Amino acid sequence: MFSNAFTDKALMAELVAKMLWEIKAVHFRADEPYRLASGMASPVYIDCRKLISYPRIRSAVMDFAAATILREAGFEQFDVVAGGETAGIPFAAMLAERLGLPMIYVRKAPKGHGRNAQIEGHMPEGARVLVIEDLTTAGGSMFKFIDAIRAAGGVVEHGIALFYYDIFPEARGNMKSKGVDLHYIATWRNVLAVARELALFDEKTLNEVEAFLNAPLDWSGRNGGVSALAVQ
Ligand SMILES: O=P(O)(O)OC[C@H]1O[C@H](OP(=O)(O)OP(=O)(O)O)[C@H](O)[C@@H]1O
Ligand SMILES: O=C(O)c1cc(=O)[nH]c(=O)[nH]1
Repeated sequence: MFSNAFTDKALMAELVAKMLWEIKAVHFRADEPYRLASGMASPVYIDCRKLISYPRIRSAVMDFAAATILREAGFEQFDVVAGGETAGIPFAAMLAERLGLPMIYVRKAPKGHGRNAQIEGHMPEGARVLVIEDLTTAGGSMFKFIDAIRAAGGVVEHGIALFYYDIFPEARGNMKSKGVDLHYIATWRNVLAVARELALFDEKTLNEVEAFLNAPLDWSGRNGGVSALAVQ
């Protein structure tokens, strides 16, 4: 079960940002941009998948996720925890364990053979489902998982991303308009604050990262990625 110590929100954000740096999950590559799930080109990439390989870190992060959800959504609001393929799946397993709830996972698309299922595991009709992702950038992936759960009869009013880019002002609004509250532990603001405090990026790199985060679609368009997000 979860820890009953409810760590302060700002401290959880700072600690997760420090963990991401400690395990070298924060990447910068402006000359050969990363391609993101949304089709954007980006000079930065955060690999939250690495969290699962560090037992002390993953345990603390899952305590933080449980505390965030219990504090912001409530203690008795969910029947099932759902992980999004692939990176959300291990975190869903750990969070479901923490909260004493059943777990399911959602494929990006129906499997294509066998039962052709998109949702794996048992989801009772009308179940209140908490969706968890390792990371949310523009929100398209979270939306796809939520749409699939709703189409299969589940009720989704909350999603949690361990890390949220928080660079598209409209992303949280989009979620809200679809009836979903997006919860998260840390954002780029926290990661950059740690970088500054511990001098982990030189000044030039910091400026470039900030230029991207302040105008991501312009940066993307100039570097071979999409310059507008698909309508969600
Ligand atoms: O908010 P978005 O703009 O949709 O981007 C975030 C998505 O990108 C990553 O998944 P990815 O598609 O790389 O697949 P994976 O989980 O299988 O690694 C991440 O796990 C989110 O699902
Ligand atoms: O938007 C994405 O696809 C994305 C960004 C990022 O920093 N890390 C990741 O795993 N995916």
